[in-house]
Amino acid sequence: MHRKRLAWSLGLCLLAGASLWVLWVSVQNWLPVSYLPYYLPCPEVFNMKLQYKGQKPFQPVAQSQYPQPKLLLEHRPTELLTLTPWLAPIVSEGTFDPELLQHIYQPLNLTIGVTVFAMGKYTRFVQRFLESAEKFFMRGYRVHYYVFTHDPAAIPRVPLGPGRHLSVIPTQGHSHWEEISMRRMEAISRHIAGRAHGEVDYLFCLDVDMVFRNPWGPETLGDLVAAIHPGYYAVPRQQFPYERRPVSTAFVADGEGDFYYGGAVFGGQLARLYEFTRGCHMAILADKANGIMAAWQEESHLNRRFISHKPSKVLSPEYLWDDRKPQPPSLKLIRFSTLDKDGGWLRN
Ligand SMILES: CC(=O)N[C@H]1[C@@H](OP(=O)(O)OP(=O)(O)OC[C@H]2O[C@@H](n3ccc(=O)[nH]c3=O)[C@H](O)[C@@H]2O)O[C@H](CO)[C@H](O)[C@@H]1O
Ligand SMILES: [Mn+2]
Repeated sequence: MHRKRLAWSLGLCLLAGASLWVLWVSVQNWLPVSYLPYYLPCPEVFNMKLQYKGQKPFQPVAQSQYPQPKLLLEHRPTELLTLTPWLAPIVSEGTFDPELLQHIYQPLNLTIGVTVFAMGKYTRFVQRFLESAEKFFMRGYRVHYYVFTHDPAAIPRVPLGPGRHLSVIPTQGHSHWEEISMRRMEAISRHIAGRAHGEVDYLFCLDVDMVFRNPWGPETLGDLVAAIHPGYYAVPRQQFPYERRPVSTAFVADGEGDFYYGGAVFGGQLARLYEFTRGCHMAILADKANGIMAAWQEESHLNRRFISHKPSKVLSPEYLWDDRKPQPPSLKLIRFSTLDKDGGWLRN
């Protein structure tokens, strides 16, 4: 009698277990998949970790709505804001003492890296970019230029000052300029993990169709550095050309955003920049899996990310200007500027 009851209970337990398992499997099949699918083009990036044993940086994420910070001061529009609401300095002429910074940074023996992409017809910009950088970019510091190109033979041999190096990084070309521009996030993050983190202390990622016109020094160094886009420093955030379609991972709502940053200039300390470029690349991949390209390609993703991962230093449009615009009285100097290029011819 006793055994019979035991057998019954065991049987019931087994039955209950089996039905729970069946229920679990069917619920799993029925739930929508919300993570990144494994079949994305370069799955190994998901496993890449930077060999860096630093502390995880504190990263405040603003959830609340707050007023837009204005670069031009309301009652003195020829003067620029010097501090963001999250206490990051906004760098412009007059906000720093170059001599003092020189005394502080020179003994640190830093090496500053620069990534610059010259794909297709954009190889024609390299000479002017490098010559002007040799004149104005981080004068007196060790500098390592990394020129990414599909055509190493097209990179001119520009004479470099002492302590300054150039490496040509052979890179796969793409047929569309949007793809070339966007793929920079992937290439930079891979390059940091694979090489640059062992060679340089800070890295700047710059457009090649630009020229240095005035000194760019250690005042620009920081953990995570963004530059305000020359086209949008005086407009309300609702007019920023953010990606506005919620299906994109670069989506920004109307009431969000601080400054509109340019994709042509960003930089920082290597571990932070690695997380940053990798994050942008992941978001680009997620969009790709959903068949969508953000309004301004990687610039849209960069702007989305800078909202939740605030830059620790912001460069005024002195560091990212556009030659097609007249110099406004609020900018004392133009340090780095876009050349007036024939976009149609270049991109086709
Ligand atoms: C001033 C500024 O913030 N510029 C951004 C803007 O337009 P831009 O008009 O400045 O984009 P662009 O044509 O300069 O392309 C960005 C960069 O990608 C590289 N490249 C591009 C095409 C090509 O065929 N070969 C090549 O090498 C090159 O380094 C170039 O400087 O929007 C782009 C994305 O749409 C990027 O975010 C740029 O950084
Ligand atoms: Mn450009």
